[in-house]
Amino acid sequence: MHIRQFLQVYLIMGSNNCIENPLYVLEQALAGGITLFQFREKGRGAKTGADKQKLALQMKELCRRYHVPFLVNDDVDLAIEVGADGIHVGQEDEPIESVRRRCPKNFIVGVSATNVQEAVEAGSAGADYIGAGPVFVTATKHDAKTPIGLEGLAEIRRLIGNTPLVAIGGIQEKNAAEVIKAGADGISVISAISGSENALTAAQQLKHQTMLTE
Ligand SMILES: Cc1ncc(COP(=O)(O)OP(=O)(O)O)c(N)n1
Ligand SMILES: Cc1ncsc1CCOP(=O)(O)O
Ligand SMILES: [Mg+2]
Repeated sequence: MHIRQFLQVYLIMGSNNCIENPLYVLEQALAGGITLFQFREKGRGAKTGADKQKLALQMKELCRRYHVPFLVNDDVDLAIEVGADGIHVGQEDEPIESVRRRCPKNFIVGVSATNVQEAVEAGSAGADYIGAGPVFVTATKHDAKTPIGLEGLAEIRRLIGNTPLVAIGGIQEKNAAEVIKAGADGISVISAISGSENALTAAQQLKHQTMLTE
């Protein structure tokens, strides 16, 4: 499968985002049809060291069972250590050139963009996909930039050619279809799944929305 297809419903999550056990939430989301997962262990009380590595390995094994690629946020060393399928880095993280030098050849490397210029540069630098946003207001990332809106997303789509594109930030069931219409190949969400009462149905409903415009 090509990375573009894996972007359809991309769950990002760490233990801080979950009301319930993160492994339970992840398994529910996998059963509900998420197509890609990013382990993002951040914020107050986030696991570090051996505890973080243990959770990463458990999550990777769960993802393997569902044939869903497992990516790590920011932490390139951890991604290599646990044998992840890839890494996601932002504008303030390790540069893609350096990531490529020390990761396995077939590693998926995703790069964040908060505007057109960053998106074009990430595409030229060889990102496997671009995570563009925030598209809408989000309460999940405290240092998020100003939302780019659907217009900003559509402009990025126009200017990055064929590079796979996933939208992020404030995406929920009610706006997911619009995001796909604006040109994203998929949606990435944190709270819409990990903060929901039922991660399985939340994933199913989001997936359904991404298919409405096909
Ligand atoms: C798919 C995807 N897109 C964007 C981001 C944000 O990355 P970054 O700007 O580095 O912020 P943090 O997530 O590290 O706080 C992402 N993680 N995933
Ligand atoms: C990690 C990240 N990067 C840009 S917005 C965001 C948070 C997305 O979380 P939510 O889906 O809950 O708005
Ligand atoms: Mg980052």
